[in-house]
Amino acid sequence: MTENAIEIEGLRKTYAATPRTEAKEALKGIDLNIPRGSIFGLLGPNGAGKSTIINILAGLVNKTDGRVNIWGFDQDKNPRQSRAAIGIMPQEPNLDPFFTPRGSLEVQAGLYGVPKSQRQTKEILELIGLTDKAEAYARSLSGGMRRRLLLGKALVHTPQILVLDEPTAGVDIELRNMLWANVRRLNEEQGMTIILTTHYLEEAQEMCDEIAIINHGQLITRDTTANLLGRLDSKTMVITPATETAIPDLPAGITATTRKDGTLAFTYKPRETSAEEVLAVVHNAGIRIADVKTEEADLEDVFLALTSNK
Ligand SMILES: Nc1ncnc2c1ncn2[C@@H]1O[C@H](COP(=O)(O)OP(=O)(O)OP(=O)(O)O)[C@@H](O)[C@H]1O
Repeated sequence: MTENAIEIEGLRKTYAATPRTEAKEALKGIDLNIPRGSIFGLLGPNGAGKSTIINILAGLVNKTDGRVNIWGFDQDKNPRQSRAAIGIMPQEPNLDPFFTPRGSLEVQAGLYGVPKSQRQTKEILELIGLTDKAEAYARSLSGGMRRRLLLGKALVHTPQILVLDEPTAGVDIELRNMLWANVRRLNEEQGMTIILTTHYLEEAQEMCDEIAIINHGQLITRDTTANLLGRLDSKTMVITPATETAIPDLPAGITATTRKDGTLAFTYKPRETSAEEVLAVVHNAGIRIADVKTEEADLEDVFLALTSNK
């Protein structure tokens, strides 16, 4: 049995030309394995191909070429089993306005062939915090409640893999926190593999064990979040001088700029230069320090470094 929740090999997708649009090669041969039990982030700028990958996983878009294996099942040979292993929370709320949350969950469970005795409707309503809205029409639910209901619908067949497509785009902080708390719980308590796409790098940094960066239909990189951040090997020490000061003479390996607020920002590579050496430069120049802080590279820096000029 493979250790991967998802195995993607040589995945290609070309959307056919229409009278109004040219053919579009959205995926140009993607190889990607996603380990079981991970929280995995799929990052990329608009139009990179993230939704295309997710829609192929969901069985909503037909691939042009390549192999997709979901939870050990080849998508082409075992379409039913591979679909059953995955639950998708889509970007757009696609709820029937005349269904209640309980009704929506029951219908969805029916679509997946979950027998009545095995349905988890009550537990799911509780998980998504909609127990007291169970009988309300979907059209009377707030935007946040609808999003939660979408998460619930993705869970009716207790999939091993949960895919969240831009789950927190445009949602408020309270709902975002609730969604993440739920997702973490599903991952920790049930070992559910979580795959998410997000534009918010901070969110990916905070949530994901591993990250794949996609651009123009190609995989740019895939690594643990910690390694990705480590790759930049850059740190900045920001010194607030006690009195206004110019930048002192600097040894090789340290660069500095004066920021608008009068602080001095020293940038160095921690693998080559220690914080102590930076402080010694400041000290030897006779600069008195009122305050000091350090800034680490974040995912945004990595992302820009990898996707610019490509
Ligand atoms: N149904 C379609 N027909 C033709 N072209 C499409 C179709 N769907 C997507 N595309 C094109 O394929 C490319 C990849 O789109 P995709 O939606 O997968 O990107 P994305 O990374 O999910 O972007 P976003 O973050 O904006 O959702 C884009 O150039 C897009 O215009």
